[in-house]
Amino acid sequence: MLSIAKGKEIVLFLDYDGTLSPIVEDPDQAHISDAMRAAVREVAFHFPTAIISGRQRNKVYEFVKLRNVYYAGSHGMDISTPLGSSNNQNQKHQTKVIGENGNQFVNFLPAKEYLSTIQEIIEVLRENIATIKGSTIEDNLYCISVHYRRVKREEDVGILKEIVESIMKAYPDFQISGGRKVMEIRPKIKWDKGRALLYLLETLGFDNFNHVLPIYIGDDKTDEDAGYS
Ligand SMILES: O=P(O)(O)OC[C@H]1O[C@H](O[C@H]2O[C@H](CO)[C@@H](O)[C@H](O)[C@H]2O)[C@H](O)[C@@H](O)[C@@H]1O
Repeated sequence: MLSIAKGKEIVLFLDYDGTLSPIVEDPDQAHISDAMRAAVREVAFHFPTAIISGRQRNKVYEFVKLRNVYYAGSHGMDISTPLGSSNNQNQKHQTKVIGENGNQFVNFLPAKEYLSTIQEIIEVLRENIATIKGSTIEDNLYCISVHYRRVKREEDVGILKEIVESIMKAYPDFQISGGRKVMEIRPKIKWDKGRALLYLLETLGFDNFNHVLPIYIGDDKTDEDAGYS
């Protein structure tokens, strides 16, 4: 490992759930510990560090609350980088935004056109899975999580999956993937955590692989996309 890193700048990519926070029953309670936050803060002082999560980007920031880290939410479909740090600005899907403190950012939103359909799907899912006790839907902005960790009856998990799969037949532009007791629904676009990793490397000027060693740490199915990038 050390020999691979020799003479190279390490850029670190981290997943959130199950990597920086423990897996818990209630997704809203997946807090990062103070020790883990301190470790990430410290590591980010030494190496450029980004968190790429399936959750809404803002939610991840609310948990982590570190300013020296880059954030990508919705499985990489919502990436924010400071204006000026960017090497590939004025690309398709980029929007300039001004943050609370007047700082400017470039947000990359490749699934923006799906926002209203995603809201429609959430409504349809909510109506149809209300009877499955323990199931919940998490609005991840550019994607949706249907959780079944708290569904106690095993047969209900099967019924839930059938209902979701049947509803999603009406939305051929969307795909369902699996995760840790969750069904992840997202637009069928050529974008995933791996492409988000490459976008961040390029945008932040770390795309010369002779000099850069990206490291990705994750625990779930969607994290594997980063391995193929
Ligand atoms: O990419 P990640 O940051 O790993 O996000 C993937 C999904 O993680 C969350 O769900 C998982 O963690 C929950 C809290 O521990 C757990 O209750 C759930 O069963 C797990 O699937 C998050 O809630 C999802 O929105 C993310 O897509």
